[in-house]
Amino acid sequence: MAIDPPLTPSNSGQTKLVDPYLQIEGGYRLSGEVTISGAKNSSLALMAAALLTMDGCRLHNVPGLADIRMMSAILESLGVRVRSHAPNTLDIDARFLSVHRAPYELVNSLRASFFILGPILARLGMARIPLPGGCAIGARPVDLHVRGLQALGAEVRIEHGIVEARARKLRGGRIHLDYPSVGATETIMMAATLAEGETVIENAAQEPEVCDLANFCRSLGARIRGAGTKTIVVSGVPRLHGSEYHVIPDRIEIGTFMAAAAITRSTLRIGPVVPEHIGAVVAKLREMGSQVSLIGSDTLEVSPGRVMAASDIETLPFPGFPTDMQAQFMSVLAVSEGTSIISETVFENRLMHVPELNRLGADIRVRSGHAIVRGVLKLSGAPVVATDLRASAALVIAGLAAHGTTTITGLHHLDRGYENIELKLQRLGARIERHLPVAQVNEVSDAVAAVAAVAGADAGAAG
Ligand SMILES: CC(=O)N[C@H]1[C@@H](OP(=O)(O)OP(=O)(O)OC[C@H]2O[C@@H](n3ccc(=O)[nH]c3=O)[C@H](O)[C@@H]2O)O[C@H](CO)[C@@H](O)[C@@H]1O
Ligand SMILES: C=C(OP(=O)(O)O)C(=O)O
Repeated sequence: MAIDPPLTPSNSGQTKLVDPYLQIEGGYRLSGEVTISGAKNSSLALMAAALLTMDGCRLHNVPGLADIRMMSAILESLGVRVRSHAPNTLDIDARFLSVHRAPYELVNSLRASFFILGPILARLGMARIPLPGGCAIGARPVDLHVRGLQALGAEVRIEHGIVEARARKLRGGRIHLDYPSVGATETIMMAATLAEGETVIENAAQEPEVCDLANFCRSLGARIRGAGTKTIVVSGVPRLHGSEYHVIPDRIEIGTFMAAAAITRSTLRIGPVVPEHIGAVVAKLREMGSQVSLIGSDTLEVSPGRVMAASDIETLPFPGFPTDMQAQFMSVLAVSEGTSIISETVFENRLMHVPELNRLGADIRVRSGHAIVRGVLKLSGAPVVATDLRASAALVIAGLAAHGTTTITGLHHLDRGYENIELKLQRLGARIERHLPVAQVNEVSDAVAAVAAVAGADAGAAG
Protein backbone atom coordinates (compact mmCIF):
# COMPACT_ATOMS: atom_id res chain seq x y z
CA MET A 1 0.00 0.00 0.00
CA ALA A 2 1.47 3.39 -0.96
CA ILE A 3 1.42 6.11 1.65
CA ASP A 4 2.15 9.79 1.58
CA PRO A 5 5.57 10.94 2.74
CA PRO A 6 5.78 13.23 5.78
CA LEU A 7 4.87 16.81 4.95
CA THR A 8 5.01 20.05 6.89
CA PRO A 9 3.46 23.39 6.06
CA SER A 10 6.05 25.94 4.90
CA ASN A 11 5.87 29.65 5.69
CA SER A 12 4.29 30.38 2.31
CA GLY A 13 1.35 28.18 3.22
CA GLN A 14 2.42 25.47 0.75
CA THR A 15 3.69 22.10 1.91
CA LYS A 16 7.27 20.97 1.47
CA LEU A 17 9.15 17.75 2.12
CA VAL A 18 11.32 17.92 5.21
CA ASP A 19 13.07 14.73 6.08
CA PRO A 20 14.15 11.39 4.64
CA TYR A 21 12.06 8.61 6.10
CA LEU A 22 11.91 4.85 6.37
CA GLN A 23 8.80 3.06 5.26
CA ILE A 24 8.16 -0.37 6.74
CA GLU A 25 5.42 -2.80 5.84
CA GLY A 26 5.22 -4.81 9.01
CA GLY A 27 3.86 -8.16 10.08
CA TYR A 28 6.19 -10.38 8.08
CA ARG A 29 8.65 -12.99 9.29
CA LEU A 30 12.38 -12.61 8.67
CA SER A 31 14.87 -15.36 7.89
CA GLY A 32 18.53 -15.82 7.11
CA GLU A 33 21.86 -14.65 8.44
CA VAL A 34 23.04 -11.12 9.17
CA THR A 35 26.62 -9.87 9.36
CA ILE A 36 27.37 -7.60 12.25
CA SER A 37 29.54 -4.50 11.79
CA GLY A 38 32.36 -3.32 14.03
CA ALA A 39 31.43 -1.61 17.28
CA LYS A 40 30.70 2.11 16.98
CA ASN A 41 31.63 2.89 20.55
CA SER A 42 34.92 1.00 20.32
CA SER A 43 35.86 2.52 16.98
CA LEU A 44 35.27 6.07 18.24
CA ALA A 45 37.46 5.53 21.31
CA LEU A 46 40.18 3.85 19.22
CA MET A 47 40.19 6.75 16.78
CA ALA A 48 40.83 9.10 19.71
CA ALA A 49 43.53 6.79 21.08
CA ALA A 50 45.33 6.88 17.73
CA LEU A 51 46.25 10.48 18.68
CA LEU A 52 48.51 9.09 21.40
CA THR A 53 51.19 8.05 18.90
CA MET A 54 53.28 9.89 16.30
CA ASP A 55 53.20 6.72 14.15
CA GLY A 56 50.39 5.67 11.85
CA CYS A 57 47.60 3.31 12.95
CA ARG A 58 45.37 1.15 10.79
CA LEU A 59 41.96 0.18 12.16
CA HIS A 60 39.98 -2.64 10.54
CA ASN A 61 36.26 -3.39 10.92
CA VAL A 62 35.34 0.27 11.48
CA PRO A 63 31.63 0.70 10.67
CA GLY A 64 30.61 3.18 7.97
CA LEU A 65 28.55 5.51 10.14
CA ALA A 66 27.78 9.20 10.45
CA ASP A 67 29.51 9.25 13.87
CA ILE A 68 32.71 7.82 12.37
CA ARG A 69 32.67 10.40 9.59
CA MET A 70 32.16 13.14 12.17
CA MET A 71 35.02 11.84 14.32
CA SER A 72 37.23 11.70 11.19
CA ALA A 73 36.39 15.34 10.52
CA ILE A 74 37.24 16.25 14.12
CA LEU A 75 40.63 14.51 13.89
CA GLU A 76 41.36 16.20 10.56
CA SER A 77 40.56 19.59 12.11
CA LEU A 78 43.43 18.88 14.54
CA GLY A 79 45.97 18.35 11.75
CA VAL A 80 45.62 14.55 11.75
CA ARG A 81 45.51 12.61 8.47
CA VAL A 82 42.56 10.21 8.23
CA ARG A 83 42.18 8.06 5.13
CA SER A 84 40.15 5.05 4.09
CA HIS A 85 41.85 2.94 1.40
CA ALA A 86 39.50 -0.02 1.76
CA PRO A 87 35.95 -0.44 3.05
CA ASN A 88 35.76 -0.37 6.84
CA THR A 89 39.46 0.34 7.20
CA LEU A 90 40.76 3.61 8.55
CA ASP A 91 44.35 4.86 8.49
CA ILE A 92 45.06 7.51 11.09
CA ASP A 93 48.34 9.39 11.13
CA ALA A 94 48.64 11.81 14.05
CA ARG A 95 52.28 12.75 13.47
CA PHE A 96 51.29 16.33 12.70
CA LEU A 97 48.80 16.67 15.55
CA SER A 98 49.33 20.33 16.28
CA VAL A 99 45.99 21.86 17.17
CA HIS A 100 44.84 21.53 20.76
CA ARG A 101 41.36 22.94 20.32
CA ALA A 102 38.42 21.21 18.62
CA PRO A 103 35.73 23.18 16.75
CA TYR A 104 32.37 23.44 18.51
CA GLU A 105 30.41 22.84 15.27
CA LEU A 106 31.91 19.36 14.97
CA VAL A 107 32.00 18.40 18.64
CA ASN A 108 28.44 19.36 19.54
CA SER A 109 26.81 16.44 17.74
CA LEU A 110 28.99 13.68 19.16
CA ARG A 111 29.53 12.55 22.73
CA ALA A 112 32.62 10.57 21.77
CA SER A 113 34.30 13.75 20.53
CA PHE A 114 35.21 14.35 24.18
CA PHE A 115 37.44 11.25 24.08
CA ILE A 116 40.11 13.34 22.30
CA LEU A 117 40.66 15.40 25.47
CA GLY A 118 42.94 12.89 27.24
CA PRO A 119 45.12 12.02 24.22
CA ILE A 120 45.59 15.66 23.13
CA LEU A 121 46.50 16.66 26.67
CA ALA A 122 48.96 13.77 26.93
CA ARG A 123 50.57 14.59 23.56
CA LEU A 124 50.53 18.41 23.55
CA GLY A 125 50.32 19.37 27.23
CA MET A 126 47.16 21.34 26.63
CA ALA A 127 43.67 20.72 25.24
CA ARG A 128 40.61 22.92 24.75
CA ILE A 129 37.50 20.88 23.93
CA PRO A 130 33.92 22.19 23.92
CA LEU A 131 31.49 20.25 26.10
CA PRO A 132 30.27 17.37 23.93
CA GLY A 133 26.91 16.62 22.31
CA GLY A 134 25.53 13.14 21.53
CA CYS A 135 22.16 11.59 22.20
CA ALA A 136 19.93 13.83 24.34
CA ILE A 137 19.23 11.09 26.88
CA GLY A 138 20.21 12.93 30.05
CA ALA A 139 22.42 15.69 31.40
CA ARG A 140 25.62 13.73 30.69
CA PRO A 141 28.09 15.73 32.81
CA VAL A 142 31.87 15.33 32.43
CA ASP A 143 32.86 15.80 36.09
CA LEU A 144 34.35 12.29 36.36
CA HIS A 145 36.55 12.85 33.29
CA VAL A 146 37.69 16.16 34.78
CA ARG A 147 38.41 14.76 38.25
CA GLY A 148 40.34 11.89 36.71
CA LEU A 149 42.60 14.22 34.72
CA GLN A 150 43.07 16.41 37.81
CA ALA A 151 44.21 13.32 39.72
CA LEU A 152 46.87 12.91 37.00
CA GLY A 153 48.09 16.44 37.76
CA ALA A 154 46.23 18.39 35.08
CA GLU A 155 44.78 21.83 35.73
CA VAL A 156 41.26 21.80 34.34
CA ARG A 157 38.74 24.61 34.11
CA ILE A 158 35.44 24.90 32.30
CA GLU A 159 34.52 28.32 30.95
CA HIS A 160 32.14 29.42 28.20
CA GLY A 161 31.26 25.79 27.51
CA ILE A 162 34.87 24.80 26.85
CA VAL A 163 36.93 22.38 28.91
CA GLU A 164 40.52 23.54 29.09
CA ALA A 165 43.11 21.13 30.48
CA ARG A 166 46.82 21.84 30.95
CA ALA A 167 49.69 19.72 32.24
CA ARG A 168 53.35 20.04 31.36
CA LYS A 169 53.74 16.35 32.27
CA LEU A 170 50.94 14.08 33.50
CA ARG A 171 51.80 12.00 36.59
CA GLY A 172 50.25 8.69 37.58
CA GLY A 173 47.59 8.87 40.29
CA ARG A 174 44.89 6.88 42.10
CA ILE A 175 41.31 7.60 41.03
CA HIS A 176 38.13 6.17 42.49
CA LEU A 177 35.21 6.78 40.12
CA ASP A 178 31.92 7.52 41.94
CA TYR A 179 30.21 5.74 39.04
CA PRO A 180 31.79 3.31 36.55
CA SER A 181 31.53 5.76 33.65
CA VAL A 182 32.61 4.30 30.31
CA GLY A 183 33.80 7.62 28.93
CA ALA A 184 35.64 8.70 32.08
CA THR A 185 37.39 5.32 32.36
CA GLU A 186 38.48 5.67 28.72
CA THR A 187 39.65 9.28 29.10
CA ILE A 188 41.74 8.50 32.18
CA MET A 189 43.13 5.26 30.74
CA MET A 190 44.28 6.99 27.54
CA ALA A 191 45.84 9.95 29.36
CA ALA A 192 47.59 7.62 31.81
CA THR A 193 49.35 5.63 29.07
CA LEU A 194 51.82 8.52 28.57
CA ALA A 195 51.90 9.72 32.21
CA GLU A 196 54.93 9.37 34.44
CA GLY A 197 54.43 6.42 36.84
CA GLU A 198 51.46 4.26 37.72
CA THR A 199 47.75 5.11 37.57
CA VAL A 200 45.10 3.06 39.34
CA ILE A 201 41.45 3.49 38.29
CA GLU A 202 39.08 2.02 40.89
CA ASN A 203 35.41 1.31 40.18
CA ALA A 204 36.31 1.39 36.48
CA ALA A 205 33.76 0.61 33.77
CA GLN A 206 34.01 -3.03 32.62
CA GLU A 207 32.30 -2.64 29.23
CA PRO A 208 33.78 -4.63 26.30
CA GLU A 209 34.57 -1.33 24.56
CA VAL A 210 36.85 -0.39 27.49
CA CYS A 211 38.66 -3.73 27.03
CA ASP A 212 38.92 -3.14 23.28
CA LEU A 213 40.45 0.28 23.91
CA ALA A 214 42.90 -1.22 26.43
CA ASN A 215 43.86 -3.94 23.94
CA PHE A 216 44.39 -1.36 21.20
CA CYS A 217 46.51 0.81 23.52
CA ARG A 218 48.52 -2.29 24.45
CA SER A 219 49.09 -2.93 20.75
CA LEU A 220 50.60 0.60 20.66
CA GLY A 221 52.98 -0.39 23.47
CA ALA A 222 50.95 0.85 26.48
CA ARG A 223 51.14 -1.08 29.75
CA ILE A 224 47.61 -1.70 31.02
CA ARG A 225 46.35 -4.44 33.36
CA GLY A 226 42.92 -5.26 34.66
CA ALA A 227 40.72 -3.88 31.84
CA GLY A 228 37.39 -5.70 32.11
CA THR A 229 37.61 -5.73 35.93
CA LYS A 230 36.78 -3.00 38.45
CA THR A 231 40.44 -1.99 38.86
CA ILE A 232 42.58 -0.91 35.94
CA VAL A 233 46.30 -0.26 36.41
CA VAL A 234 48.22 1.73 33.81
CA SER A 235 52.02 2.06 33.95
CA GLY A 236 52.98 5.08 31.88
CA VAL A 237 55.54 4.77 29.07
CA PRO A 238 57.46 7.64 27.38
CA ARG A 239 56.08 7.00 23.90
CA LEU A 240 53.75 4.74 21.95
CA HIS A 241 54.17 3.31 18.47
CA GLY A 242 51.78 2.57 15.59
CA SER A 243 49.74 -0.58 15.14
CA GLU A 244 47.15 -2.40 13.06
CA TYR A 245 44.05 -3.49 14.94
CA HIS A 246 40.65 -5.16 14.36
CA VAL A 247 37.60 -3.63 16.14
CA ILE A 248 35.25 -5.99 18.05
CA PRO A 249 31.73 -6.71 16.70
CA ASP A 250 29.04 -4.27 17.81
CA ARG A 251 27.20 -5.96 20.69
CA ILE A 252 24.39 -3.39 20.49
CA GLU A 253 23.80 -4.12 16.81
CA ILE A 254 23.79 -7.83 17.71
CA GLY A 255 21.18 -7.23 20.40
CA THR A 256 19.12 -5.11 18.02
CA PHE A 257 18.90 -7.98 15.51
CA MET A 258 18.10 -10.40 18.35
CA ALA A 259 15.18 -8.13 19.24
CA ALA A 260 14.12 -8.01 15.57
CA ALA A 261 14.09 -11.82 15.48
CA ALA A 262 12.08 -12.04 18.70
CA ILE A 263 9.40 -9.50 17.77
CA THR A 264 8.82 -11.00 14.32
CA ARG A 265 8.92 -14.56 15.72
CA SER A 266 11.64 -15.42 13.22
CA THR A 267 14.71 -17.60 13.17
CA LEU A 268 17.83 -15.54 12.47
CA ARG A 269 21.53 -16.29 12.51
CA ILE A 270 23.61 -13.37 13.74
CA GLY A 271 27.38 -13.13 13.61
CA PRO A 272 30.12 -12.56 14.34
CA VAL A 273 29.39 -12.31 18.08
CA VAL A 274 31.61 -12.48 21.15
CA PRO A 275 29.38 -14.51 23.52
CA GLU A 276 30.80 -12.92 26.70
CA HIS A 277 29.77 -9.47 25.46
CA ILE A 278 26.08 -10.29 25.22
CA GLY A 279 25.38 -12.44 28.29
CA ALA A 280 22.73 -10.19 29.86
CA VAL A 281 20.83 -9.72 26.59
CA VAL A 282 20.86 -13.45 25.78
CA ALA A 283 19.69 -14.30 29.32
CA LYS A 284 16.84 -11.78 29.11
CA LEU A 285 15.65 -13.00 25.71
CA ARG A 286 15.67 -16.62 26.94
CA GLU A 287 13.71 -15.58 30.04
CA MET A 288 11.15 -13.97 27.70
CA GLY A 289 10.78 -17.28 25.85
CA SER A 290 13.07 -17.10 22.79
CA GLN A 291 15.49 -19.88 22.02
CA VAL A 292 19.06 -18.66 21.69
CA SER A 293 21.93 -20.96 20.82
CA LEU A 294 25.54 -20.57 19.81
CA ILE A 295 26.46 -22.17 16.46
CA GLY A 296 30.21 -22.73 16.35
CA SER A 297 32.20 -20.14 18.27
CA ASP A 298 30.79 -16.86 16.98
CA THR A 299 27.31 -17.22 15.44
CA LEU A 300 24.09 -16.89 17.37
CA GLU A 301 20.81 -18.45 16.34
CA VAL A 302 17.65 -16.88 17.73
CA SER A 303 14.34 -18.65 17.18
CA PRO A 304 10.85 -18.24 18.60
CA GLY A 305 9.61 -20.17 21.61
CA ARG A 306 5.97 -20.96 22.39
CA VAL A 307 5.14 -17.43 23.61
CA MET A 308 6.93 -14.16 24.30
CA ALA A 309 6.42 -13.43 27.98
CA ALA A 310 6.74 -10.24 30.02
CA SER A 311 9.94 -9.66 31.96
CA ASP A 312 11.29 -6.80 34.07
CA ILE A 313 14.44 -5.02 32.96
CA GLU A 314 16.81 -2.83 34.93
CA THR A 315 19.59 -1.19 32.95
CA LEU A 316 22.99 -1.31 34.61
CA PRO A 317 26.69 -0.92 33.81
CA PHE A 318 28.30 -4.02 32.23
CA PRO A 319 27.86 -6.93 32.88
CA GLY A 320 24.29 -5.78 33.60
CA PHE A 321 21.63 -5.22 30.96
CA PRO A 322 22.88 -2.40 28.67
CA THR A 323 21.04 0.92 28.56
CA ASP A 324 21.77 0.94 24.80
CA MET A 325 19.43 -2.10 24.44
CA GLN A 326 16.59 -0.83 26.62
CA ALA A 327 14.52 0.83 23.87
CA GLN A 328 14.73 -2.14 21.49
CA PHE A 329 13.63 -4.57 24.23
CA MET A 330 10.77 -2.27 25.15
CA SER A 331 9.42 -2.80 21.62
CA VAL A 332 9.55 -6.58 22.08
CA LEU A 333 7.95 -6.41 25.54
CA ALA A 334 5.20 -4.20 24.11
CA VAL A 335 3.83 -7.29 22.32
CA SER A 336 4.74 -9.88 24.95
CA GLU A 337 2.22 -11.56 27.24
CA GLY A 338 1.82 -9.78 30.58
CA THR A 339 3.14 -6.61 32.21
CA SER A 340 6.83 -5.68 32.39
CA ILE A 341 8.55 -2.92 34.31
CA ILE A 342 11.57 -1.30 32.68
CA SER A 343 13.81 0.73 34.98
CA GLU A 344 16.33 2.95 33.23
CA THR A 345 19.00 3.61 35.85
CA VAL A 346 21.90 4.82 33.69
CA PHE A 347 20.44 7.87 31.93
CA GLU A 348 17.63 9.96 33.41
CA ASN A 349 15.93 10.88 30.13
CA ARG A 350 16.00 7.74 28.03
CA LEU A 351 12.32 6.88 27.65
CA MET A 352 11.45 9.29 24.87
CA HIS A 353 10.46 6.42 22.59
CA VAL A 354 7.47 5.62 24.83
CA PRO A 355 4.98 8.05 23.21
CA GLU A 356 6.11 6.94 19.75
CA LEU A 357 5.65 3.24 20.61
CA ASN A 358 2.21 4.10 22.01
CA ARG A 359 1.40 5.74 18.68
CA LEU A 360 1.98 2.28 17.16
CA GLY A 361 -0.57 0.82 19.57
CA ALA A 362 1.63 -0.10 22.54
CA ASP A 363 0.33 0.38 26.09
CA ILE A 364 3.21 1.91 28.02
CA ARG A 365 3.09 4.39 30.89
CA VAL A 366 5.97 6.17 32.56
CA ARG A 367 5.87 6.51 36.36
CA SER A 368 8.83 7.99 38.28
CA GLY A 369 11.36 7.03 35.63
CA HIS A 370 10.00 3.49 35.19
CA ALA A 371 8.15 2.32 32.11
CA ILE A 372 5.20 0.02 32.77
CA VAL A 373 4.67 -2.02 29.63
CA ARG A 374 1.39 -3.88 29.29
CA GLY A 375 1.72 -6.34 26.44
CA VAL A 376 -0.81 -5.90 23.62
CA LEU A 377 -1.82 -8.46 21.01
CA LYS A 378 -0.67 -6.40 18.06
CA LEU A 379 0.85 -3.10 16.97
CA SER A 380 -0.46 -1.12 14.02
CA GLY A 381 1.63 0.97 11.63
CA ALA A 382 1.69 4.77 11.97
CA PRO A 383 4.01 7.74 11.30
CA VAL A 384 6.55 8.09 14.13
CA VAL A 385 9.60 10.22 14.88
CA ALA A 386 12.95 8.92 16.14
CA THR A 387 14.20 10.95 19.10
CA ASP A 388 17.61 9.37 19.62
CA LEU A 389 19.78 6.57 18.27
CA ARG A 390 18.41 3.53 20.12
CA ALA A 391 14.88 4.96 20.09
CA SER A 392 15.12 4.91 16.29
CA ALA A 393 16.18 1.23 16.37
CA ALA A 394 13.24 0.48 18.69
CA LEU A 395 10.85 2.07 16.20
CA VAL A 396 12.31 0.04 13.31
CA ILE A 397 11.84 -3.13 15.35
CA ALA A 398 8.29 -2.20 16.31
CA GLY A 399 7.57 -1.30 12.67
CA LEU A 400 8.67 -4.78 11.56
CA ALA A 401 5.94 -6.28 13.76
CA ALA A 402 3.25 -3.63 13.33
CA HIS A 403 0.46 -4.43 10.91
CA GLY A 404 0.33 -2.02 7.98
CA THR A 405 2.71 0.82 7.21
CA THR A 406 5.04 2.57 9.61
CA THR A 407 7.02 5.63 8.55
CA ILE A 408 9.95 6.81 10.64
CA THR A 409 11.55 10.24 10.40
CA GLY A 410 14.54 11.57 12.36
CA LEU A 411 16.84 9.13 10.56
CA HIS A 412 20.00 11.12 11.35
CA HIS A 413 19.82 9.41 14.74
CA LEU A 414 19.65 5.92 13.19
CA ASP A 415 22.50 6.70 10.79
CA ARG A 416 24.77 7.59 13.72
CA GLY A 417 24.89 3.97 14.83
CA TYR A 418 23.64 1.38 12.32
CA GLU A 419 25.58 0.58 9.15
CA ASN A 420 23.28 -0.26 6.20
CA ILE A 421 20.44 -1.24 8.50
CA GLU A 422 17.73 -1.25 5.86
CA LEU A 423 19.92 -3.25 3.46
CA LYS A 424 20.67 -5.81 6.17
CA LEU A 425 16.97 -6.08 7.04
CA GLN A 426 15.93 -6.28 3.37
CA ARG A 427 18.30 -9.26 2.93
CA LEU A 428 16.45 -10.94 5.80
CA GLY A 429 13.17 -10.40 3.95
CA ALA A 430 11.94 -7.23 5.67
CA ARG A 431 9.83 -4.84 3.63
CA ILE A 432 11.69 -1.68 4.50
CA GLU A 433 12.71 1.19 2.25
CA ARG A 434 14.36 4.53 2.68
CA HIS A 435 12.75 7.44 0.87
CA LEU A 436 14.51 10.69 0.21
CA PRO A 437 12.33 13.75 -0.28
CA VAL A 438 12.53 15.19 -3.80
CA ALA A 439 14.68 18.18 -2.77
CA GLN A 440 17.13 15.84 -1.15
CA VAL A 441 17.23 13.47 -4.13
CA ASN A 442 18.29 16.47 -6.23
CA GLU A 443 20.93 17.43 -3.67
CA VAL A 444 22.29 13.88 -3.69
CA SER A 445 22.43 13.83 -7.52
CA ASP A 446 24.26 17.18 -7.49
CA ALA A 447 26.70 15.86 -4.89
CA VAL A 448 27.30 12.65 -6.88
CA ALA A 449 27.97 14.72 -10.01
CA ALA A 450 30.38 16.95 -8.10
CA VAL A 451 32.27 13.99 -6.67
CA ALA A 452 32.45 12.33 -10.11
CA ALA A 453 33.93 15.55 -11.51
CA VAL A 454 36.78 15.50 -9.00
CA ALA A 455 38.46 12.29 -10.15
CA GLY A 456 40.52 10.58 -7.48
CA ALA A 457 38.96 12.55 -4.65
CA ASP A 458 39.61 10.86 -1.36
CA ALA A 459 36.53 10.18 0.74
CA GLY A 460 38.62 10.41 3.91
CA ALA A 461 36.22 8.32 5.97
CA ALA A 462 35.33 4.71 6.55
CA GLY A 463 32.65 2.77 4.71
C1 LIG B 1 30.32 6.93 22.75
C2 LIG B 1 30.01 5.96 23.82
O1 LIG B 1 30.82 5.10 24.15
N1 LIG B 1 28.79 6.02 24.35
C3 LIG B 1 28.38 5.06 25.34
C4 LIG B 1 28.94 5.46 26.68
O2 LIG B 1 28.51 6.79 26.93
P1 LIG B 1 29.18 7.61 28.12
O3 LIG B 1 30.62 7.32 28.18
O4 LIG B 1 28.75 9.02 27.94
O5 LIG B 1 28.42 6.98 29.36
P2 LIG B 1 28.90 6.95 30.87
O6 LIG B 1 29.16 5.54 31.26
O7 LIG B 1 29.98 7.94 31.07
O8 LIG B 1 27.59 7.47 31.62
C5 LIG B 1 26.91 6.71 32.57
C6 LIG B 1 26.32 7.61 33.64
O9 LIG B 1 27.36 8.31 34.28
C7 LIG B 1 27.08 9.70 34.31
N2 LIG B 1 28.35 10.46 34.25
C8 LIG B 1 29.25 10.18 33.26
C9 LIG B 1 30.42 10.89 33.17
C10 LIG B 1 30.69 11.91 34.12
O10 LIG B 1 31.72 12.57 34.10
N3 LIG B 1 29.76 12.14 35.10
C11 LIG B 1 28.59 11.43 35.20
O11 LIG B 1 27.77 11.68 36.09
C12 LIG B 1 26.22 9.91 33.06
O12 LIG B 1 25.45 11.11 33.16
C13 LIG B 1 25.36 8.66 33.08
O13 LIG B 1 24.29 8.84 33.95
O14 LIG B 1 28.49 4.56 27.68
C14 LIG B 1 27.07 4.57 27.85
C15 LIG B 1 26.73 3.66 29.02
O15 LIG B 1 27.00 2.35 28.71
C16 LIG B 1 26.39 4.17 26.56
O16 LIG B 1 25.00 4.33 26.69
C17 LIG B 1 26.86 5.02 25.40
O17 LIG B 1 26.40 4.47 24.19
C1 LIG C 1 24.01 6.76 23.50
C2 LIG C 1 24.73 6.32 22.50
O1 LIG C 1 25.71 6.99 21.88
P1 LIG C 1 26.40 8.37 22.36
O2 LIG C 1 27.03 8.09 23.69
O3 LIG C 1 27.41 8.64 21.32
O4 LIG C 1 25.34 9.42 22.44
C3 LIG C 1 24.50 4.95 21.95
O5 LIG C 1 25.39 4.45 21.22
O6 LIG C 1 23.45 4.35 22.22
